[in-house]
Amino acid sequence: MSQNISVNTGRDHRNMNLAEEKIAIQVKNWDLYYGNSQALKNVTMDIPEKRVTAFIGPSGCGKSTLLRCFNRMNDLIDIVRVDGKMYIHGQDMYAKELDVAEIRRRIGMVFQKPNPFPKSIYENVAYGLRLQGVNNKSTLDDTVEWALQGAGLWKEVKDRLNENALGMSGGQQQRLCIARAIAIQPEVMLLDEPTSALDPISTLAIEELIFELKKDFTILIVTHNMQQAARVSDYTAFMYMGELIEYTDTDGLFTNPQVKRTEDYITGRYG
Ligand SMILES: Nc1ncnc2c1ncn2[C@@H]1O[C@H](COP(=O)(O)OP(=O)(O)OP(=O)(O)O)[C@@H](O)[C@H]1O
Repeated sequence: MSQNISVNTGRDHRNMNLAEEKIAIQVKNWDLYYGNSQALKNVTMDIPEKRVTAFIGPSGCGKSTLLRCFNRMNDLIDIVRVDGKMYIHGQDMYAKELDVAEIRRRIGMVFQKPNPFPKSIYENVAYGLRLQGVNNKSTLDDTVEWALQGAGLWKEVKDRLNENALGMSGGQQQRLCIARAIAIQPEVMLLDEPTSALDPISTLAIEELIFELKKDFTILIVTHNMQQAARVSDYTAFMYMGELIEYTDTDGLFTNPQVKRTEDYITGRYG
């Protein structure tokens, strides 16, 4: 394979080996159809615990569709039909008896566009806890502070917790959405192009945050930005037309892709 690849993987991802990882999520022969149109084709992969796994590929290849399968967001679309298996720590995520709300509690999601509620900063973070019936003020206070610290936002907002979240900058709003997601301590965080609406400085703050968060959470990120995938992820999955083409450690994928299609994509020959 040619080595004419200019993506700098930045961080030290060396010595990453999927075979040595503890696996959080297993995907087996996964298909997804929107009506008659197949958007995911026979996807099989193991997603490691407390690592960052990035999904890259050209527009329409199925990255967001796959991400949404991990917390059953696609259940909300009538025409969706799925086939195959997905397990979280060995538990069948699509079993009939499974409580979908519980899966969504364990697998949190942050979207492309920051979507804070039109409530105070404090109430945004406390929201998930209140839904779970937590009303004790000191528990709420402690958790809100912990989550805002975790999202790298505490210092900026500690004196304005009662102000409306919609008055924050876009980058702050996205970190607030991350704080809201981590407040209920999910096992897995799904990030769907979390920085595409942000300026470079806010993007950097979120990337630094992702690096910190993987100490506690398993993180899956969809990104259009290959440099970002290279910077933040430990493992990268390249998708093309609904298929998982190549999936390996991030350094390996960007410096020594094994499939020509991957190489063409990361060297900018198409996509
Ligand atoms: N709600 C839907 N109904 C019907 N088809 C859909 C729906 N959502 C996505 N698709 C189709 O599924 C395919 C995969 O789309 P998806 O959004 O998952 O791709 P993507 O790789 O995330 O793209 P992008 O990078 O542009 O966000 C596309 O052909 C898209 O048109």
